[in-house]
Amino acid sequence: MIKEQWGALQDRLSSTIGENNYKTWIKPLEFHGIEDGEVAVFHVPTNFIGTYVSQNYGDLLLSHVASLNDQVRRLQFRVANAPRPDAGTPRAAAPTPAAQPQATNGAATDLLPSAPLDARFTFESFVVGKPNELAHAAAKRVAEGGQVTFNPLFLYGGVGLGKTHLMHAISWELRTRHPELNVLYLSAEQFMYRFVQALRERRMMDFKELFRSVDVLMVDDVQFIAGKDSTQEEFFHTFNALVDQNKQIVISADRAPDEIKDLENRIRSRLQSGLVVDLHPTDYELRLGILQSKVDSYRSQYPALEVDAGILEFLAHRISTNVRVLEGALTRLFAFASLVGQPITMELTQDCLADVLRASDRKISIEEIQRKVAEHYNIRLSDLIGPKRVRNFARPRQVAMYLCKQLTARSLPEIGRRFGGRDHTTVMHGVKRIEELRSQDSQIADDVELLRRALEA
Ligand SMILES: Nc1ncnc2c1ncn2[C@@H]1O[C@H](COP(=O)(O)OP(=O)(O)OP(=O)(O)O)[C@@H](O)[C@H]1O
Repeated sequence: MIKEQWGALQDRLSSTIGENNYKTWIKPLEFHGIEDGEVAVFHVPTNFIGTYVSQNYGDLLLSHVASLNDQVRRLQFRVANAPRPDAGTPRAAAPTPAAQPQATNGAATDLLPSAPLDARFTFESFVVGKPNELAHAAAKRVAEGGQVTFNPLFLYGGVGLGKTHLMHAISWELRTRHPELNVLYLSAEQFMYRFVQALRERRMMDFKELFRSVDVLMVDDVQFIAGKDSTQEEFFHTFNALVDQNKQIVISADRAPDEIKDLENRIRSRLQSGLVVDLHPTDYELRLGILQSKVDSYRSQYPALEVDAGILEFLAHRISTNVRVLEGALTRLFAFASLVGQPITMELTQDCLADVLRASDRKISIEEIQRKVAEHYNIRLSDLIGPKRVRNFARPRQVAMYLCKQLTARSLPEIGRRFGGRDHTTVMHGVKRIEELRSQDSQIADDVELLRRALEA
């Protein structure tokens, strides 16, 4: 490609991306030449412009340039007079996958590509229930873009409860609604890796400039940086610089900020300064909803397979709170049934998922539940189990029965026997009552959730 062709190409780009974008981003580029037979090199006034163009127009530019010269595989944006980034390195060591233009586009940009997003992790595929409705609403709010109301949004929750799913969903939605925004999603581990890389290559200025130029920064699994002093320090500065510019930050972790050990206090308090929301362990209804939505998504893949509501209910009851395990079980069940060419019956389900069912058999005992509940309500164990029917004992007793039904595989008659020889209908009534109260009385809902967590911890 020669310089005149670049002029003509610029004109074409101007009509594709609009005059303003063209003036801001494409006009400042100066075509420098083709290097190594396949790299189209452009000079840019600042690294920031190089990064932005690479992230937002990289593919477009590459396809136009390649239409003029089909040898071109990559683009590189270099600040004029800056040394070649790979000067002195053997050719074979240079990254080349043409399918990942962002990662190979430029001198400084290799410090900043957003981590890949999973196409399945969207808001449409996220099932909302009581345990995650607040986190979902906050994520939706951030995904609308617009004015920053809480900064940062801090999402936390146990393993496999949908943190990453929500982060990706925010990122997808922002990219669709606001393609002009520079949205960067990465894990805390990747943040550290890029920081260390910048230090090693003496490119800290690039690193700082790049991270401070994003509009939305999303860092997954932030607990990873605990105890890593210089990474924390850099993260703190990045965080402050972005908040000062009123740029949105979204953070996820496996626990609340004040439960992350070895995290500097100033970072902890920064993380707490916006909106902190947690994803609670899934409840039965949410698990069932997720299973149903999964089954729907399997329709096209396995048109011949039907699954009874009873089997989904069984799985929602028996498999742990971790959605990943739940999804894995269903995937295995469908694959197995389709391979052996049999309908999905209860027998087949128990057979095929024997190990998962055994592993998630909660080892919580009735005694343990009774002890914890009595402690929680500050009553004596003998009163919890005993015959007195006063409200102060009766309600905690029902909570305990409910938890026994939910968290153990014990039958109603057996639970009745362990509660002072009560009839199974009394247990059933207690369980039903708590089920009702959970949606009407937030105190009971909180008590149950707290106890469940304490028991499952
Ligand atoms: N509410 C939900 N609706 C649909 N799918 C969900 C939901 N919650 C979790 N999942 C699915 O469960 C799996 C695990 O979720 P995800 O990876 O987001 O968990 P995580 O909280 O980030 O866990 P980890 O701490 O292990 O990183 C994913 O396949 C995700 O799509």
